[in-house]
Amino acid sequence: MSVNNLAVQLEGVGHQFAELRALNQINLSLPRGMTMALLGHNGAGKSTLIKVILGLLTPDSGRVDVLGQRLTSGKKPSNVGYLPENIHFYDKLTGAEILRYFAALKGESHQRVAQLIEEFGLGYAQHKLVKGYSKGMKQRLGFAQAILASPQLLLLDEPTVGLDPQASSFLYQKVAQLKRQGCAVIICTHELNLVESQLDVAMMLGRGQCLAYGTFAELAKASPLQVKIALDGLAALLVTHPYLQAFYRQGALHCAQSEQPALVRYLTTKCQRFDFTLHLPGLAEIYHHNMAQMQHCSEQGLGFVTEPVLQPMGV
Ligand SMILES: Nc1ncnc2c1ncn2[C@@H]1O[C@H](COP(=O)(O)OP(=O)(O)OP(=O)(O)O)[C@@H](O)[C@H]1O
Repeated sequence: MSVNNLAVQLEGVGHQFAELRALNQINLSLPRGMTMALLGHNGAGKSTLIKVILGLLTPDSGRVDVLGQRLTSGKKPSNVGYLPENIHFYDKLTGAEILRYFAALKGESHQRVAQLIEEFGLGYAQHKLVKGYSKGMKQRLGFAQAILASPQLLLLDEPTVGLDPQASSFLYQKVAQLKRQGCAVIICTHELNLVESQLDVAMMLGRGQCLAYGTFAELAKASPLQVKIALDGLAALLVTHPYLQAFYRQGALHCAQSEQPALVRYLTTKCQRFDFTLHLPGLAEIYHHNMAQMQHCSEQGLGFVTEPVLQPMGV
């Protein structure tokens, strides 16, 4: 893939805080128009990585390119929007005043501010002091601020914490709209179930290292997690079709992902059963598996997984 098509390219990025290796050999090639979920336990290095991409922190090793610009010490990339975790505004200003302030900084018009206020459903509260805004309203304001200048890269740090389901769904609708316009989006979150259907790729960080990277299908395929097949009347079926017994556990059939096509074929052709439900490993299960594996390696003194399950695209 051409470098111009990449929103973010990281090569061998590392950073040390005193004794702590917060980031270690991070590689990433994120194309424009793609959404990446950045996942990891508390202290995994997610916010540190976001700061590196924003040019707020210069890593002590590696190369960082954002929207085709090489970030050298102190250089901030342009065309990047950012919604920090727990956003705070000067609360003696109104919502409209805050957005106009950011618009002035970013060279955007009052018309654009009015458009966003309307789009984000903040019209009724635009002249109220932010002090009186709810968490969801502040988050909408923060998100409007982040996309004010139509960024080509958007970084969202825990964007849905404290939001009700409707507000979260609104936020993800906006993300999808921005993606269609070619904006790349990085979402740092612990809300795995919410982000699962939104991501194109995910990076899982553990203690500063990339444990896994890829599309959801690639991550699922690379994990040894099994597929579960649930169907009614299984006890009787096991008697008439002993072949299935090897797959039986806790009231359902379980098989490796590679065995799934053959088992499904057996059920439909030999057993004439079509009324089963397939449960593929979800993002949360894949995540927990990777974290447990990291913990296990650590306890065994094997060191962490040093290579991601999949190589970042284009690297
Ligand atoms: N300025 C700093 N000085 C020293 N250590 C730091 C600094 N910033 C972060 N760290 C440490 O680096 C590690 C990674 O922190 P980071 O904030 O990137 O984690 P995170 O994955 O964002 O965690 P969380 O999910 O809790 O927000 C942590 O151990 C943290 O204590």
